[in-house]
Amino acid sequence: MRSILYFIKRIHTFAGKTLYFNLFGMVLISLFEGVGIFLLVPLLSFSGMMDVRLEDDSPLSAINHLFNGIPENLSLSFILGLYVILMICHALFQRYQIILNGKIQQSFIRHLRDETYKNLIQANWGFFLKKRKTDIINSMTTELSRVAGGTYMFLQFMTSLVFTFIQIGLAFWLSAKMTIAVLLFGLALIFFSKTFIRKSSEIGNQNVELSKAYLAGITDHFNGIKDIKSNSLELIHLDWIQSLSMKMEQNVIELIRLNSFSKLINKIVSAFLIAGFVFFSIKMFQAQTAQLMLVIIIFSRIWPKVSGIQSNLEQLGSLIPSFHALLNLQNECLEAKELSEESFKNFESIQIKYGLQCKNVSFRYNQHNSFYALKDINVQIPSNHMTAFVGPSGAGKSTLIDLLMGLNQPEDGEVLVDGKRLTNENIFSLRRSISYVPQDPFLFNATVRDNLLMIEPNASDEEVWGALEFASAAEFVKKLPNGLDTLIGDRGIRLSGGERQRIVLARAILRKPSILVLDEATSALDTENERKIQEAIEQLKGKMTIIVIAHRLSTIRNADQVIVLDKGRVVQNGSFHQLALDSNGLFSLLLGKQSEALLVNS
Ligand SMILES: Nc1ncnc2c1ncn2[C@@H]1O[C@H](COP(=O)(O)OP(=O)(O)OP(=O)(O)O)[C@@H](O)[C@H]1O
Repeated sequence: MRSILYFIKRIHTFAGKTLYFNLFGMVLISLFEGVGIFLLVPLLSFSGMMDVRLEDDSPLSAINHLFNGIPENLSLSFILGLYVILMICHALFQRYQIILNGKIQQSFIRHLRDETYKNLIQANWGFFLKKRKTDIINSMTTELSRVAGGTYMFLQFMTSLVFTFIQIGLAFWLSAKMTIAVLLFGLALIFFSKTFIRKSSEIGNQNVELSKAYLAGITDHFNGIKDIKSNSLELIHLDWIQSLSMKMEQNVIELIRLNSFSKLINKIVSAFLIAGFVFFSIKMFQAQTAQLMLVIIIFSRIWPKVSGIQSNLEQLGSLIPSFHALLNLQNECLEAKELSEESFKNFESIQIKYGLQCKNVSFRYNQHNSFYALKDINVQIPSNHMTAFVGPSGAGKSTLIDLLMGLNQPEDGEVLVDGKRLTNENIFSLRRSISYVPQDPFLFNATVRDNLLMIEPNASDEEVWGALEFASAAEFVKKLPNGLDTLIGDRGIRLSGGERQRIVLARAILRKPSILVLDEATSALDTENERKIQEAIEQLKGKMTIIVIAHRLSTIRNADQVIVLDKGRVVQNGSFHQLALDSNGLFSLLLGKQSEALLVNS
């Protein structure tokens, strides 16, 4: 229940004034409907269909008196005309209210979507390292649409609630005793419904977990479809989906069972209620026919709404976990927030004069684990030179680059940019000055041109082609069906690995960065293209700071400095030739292995 109240509070904070407008509309609609029912008495009385005898002090006789001044031959038409006008007003207001509800629902969802996305995009890299990507996608899609459903449910719940209160008020006016009797039954039902709401919320929690597992699994499977096919793992994955689907099905059926059971109880209780109510009204309260008829009509209209309220509350209960999933995600993002939106815009790139430096840097991915990905790192990366990081897999090369780019912060020691400690103050200026080309280059499902301009929107066609030439990509881009305007598919899937790497390299160069970081950026290229790119990168020496991670050691032959990492520590540092001559060092061991491999393969 507390969660539902929190949800209501959030909608209230967001919609505020509009919500009260909406509430006012609901009151009017309920009043029109209520007054419409009251018109039944004079209608029946004037039409002669029913002999309506009323006591003078009863509220109904006051309504009847209103029509006394009207000539008898006109009164029927007058009442019917009034009824039509009331119903038209009712219908008009109802339409207005439906639109308003839609607006509140949609803008609340837009607000949640934008806010969550903004918080996500402003979270630091550490947050994304900890979080499963598919959990984020699940929150932004499935959970968000469940919250949209919940908002609609909430507005319906409000409508039913207002309607019920107004109708109860009218019934109270007609007969306080009869109304109190009905309300006592109603209260007992509301108390009883608490268990249902709690149970629904539990099922909702399971729903969130199941849809996270589903999305994560499906994404993994289709990302790895080549592995599945080539290793004939279809059956294992089919078993997985079947068992998860079964759980999802059972979960939903359990919710349906729960909702329908509470509806069943409601129906049975209502039958008893109506029978008991009519019995007591006639036997104990000596109700007048007209009064009894109206109270029955009113309550027969309220009752579905009351069970609607209960079912809304149950459904809200089952949707609240989705709302919580979104809020938790937002809170986690806020805890991991790097900088505000304004600050993001205000950073200018910097020109590195002297270089970057790591001073006694240590880093762990998990503070509860004794394993250090990097330990006591001391390195100097001079500006406008080429520095290469090498080492066996898992040595800590990518982790070190992430620290240099300010994506992760050292646990001990410091990263310096031109002698100044890397902090929130200069981290974004540094990143603006960097172009990073990762191992697995990312391209958007857009044209080649759009993918390039994303990083430098004002670049001219000449600059774009210049960057493509640099990355040895111009030739194949010209041959694409629409040249620069060719769509390259989801994640650049319509291009080969090497072609994708070359486009991403061109994109990096287009930015004219002060620091170019190449993390295994040419690993997918053939020897010919790799040689061309190496020559091009050679020409950049002296113009920008180049940091390279390379497995193929032949590619860093001309680096000014080679830093060898092993098990999170720097084990060697020097020029390629110096290190190659140190026959006891790890570098010559790695070099030897690669030469052997080359000989074996040739
Ligand atoms: N997100 C992470 N969470 C926990 N541990 C990590 C994470 N990323 C890397 N590690 C661990 O940190 C160590 C250094 O990893 P890193 O990716 O920096 O190595 P690398 O030298 O770049 O390896 P490779 O050449 O295979 O890319 C490894 O032991 C790795 O398992």
